Amino acid sequence: MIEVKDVTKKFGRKQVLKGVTFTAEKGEITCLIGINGVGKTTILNAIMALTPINSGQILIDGSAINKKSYEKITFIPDAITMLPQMTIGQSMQFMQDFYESWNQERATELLGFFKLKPEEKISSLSKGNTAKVNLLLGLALDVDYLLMDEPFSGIDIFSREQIANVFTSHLVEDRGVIITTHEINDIEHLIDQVVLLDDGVVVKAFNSEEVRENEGKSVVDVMREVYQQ
Ligand SMILES: Nc1ncnc2c1ncn2[C@@H]1O[C@H](COP(=O)(O)OP(=O)(O)OP(=O)(O)O)[C@@H](O)[C@H]1O
Repeated sequence: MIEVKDVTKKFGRKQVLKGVTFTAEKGEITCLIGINGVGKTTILNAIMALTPINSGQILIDGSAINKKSYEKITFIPDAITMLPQMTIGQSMQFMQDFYESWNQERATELLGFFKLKPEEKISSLSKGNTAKVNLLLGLALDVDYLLMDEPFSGIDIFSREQIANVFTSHLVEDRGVIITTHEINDIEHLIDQVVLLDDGVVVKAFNSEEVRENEGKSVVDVMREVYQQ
């Protein structure tokens, strides 16, 4: 389990996180939702200890992030980090050389799943295919937790559908996933836990299935109640 406890973060004089608390379980997809600039990426960076926090605590399976936890968690940023002149195949090779947790079998399966060609250059990929390669490089690692920053942002409907399908496949398996988004519409059915952020805090956290069953409300219904009051 990932536990984010009362985390605060300031950039200069700007207080971005004012005491953020939520948990994300293994085997579930947790979605951080909030408008641009609310601090979603900052939270993912804080979980990875890529940015220092001012106060609060973040635990991964009960421990503060350390060398060992980097073997069980990966961060898939919203832009690809591979060099543009590399091919998809070379990017995969780079990851294999660099990470012990690289799972070549899963990587090959993901290549087929996303219908990507290893000889294609990163620089010549469409936005949708770039997002898929980015996801492939993260999902092919044998880690327990995957953090994904806006995996659906700015890409066409068909790529979005294909990416959505990977979440319900065995390729994600029983891992814990945290994704960020500011638009929920076509991924609502994938999400287990929803964390709504506003003005530096969690304004509501809920299980989407429970709210649907008990209150007959969709995630968008709840978002309307929270954000438009
Ligand atoms: N390194 C930094 N230095 C100064 N300010 C920063 C830095 N990183 C983020 N911020 C500010 O912190 C706030 C939150 O940024 P963050 O990227 O976490 O938001 P977000 O919710 O992920 O937004 P988006 O949906 O646009 O990606 C923004 O106002 C941003 O300008």
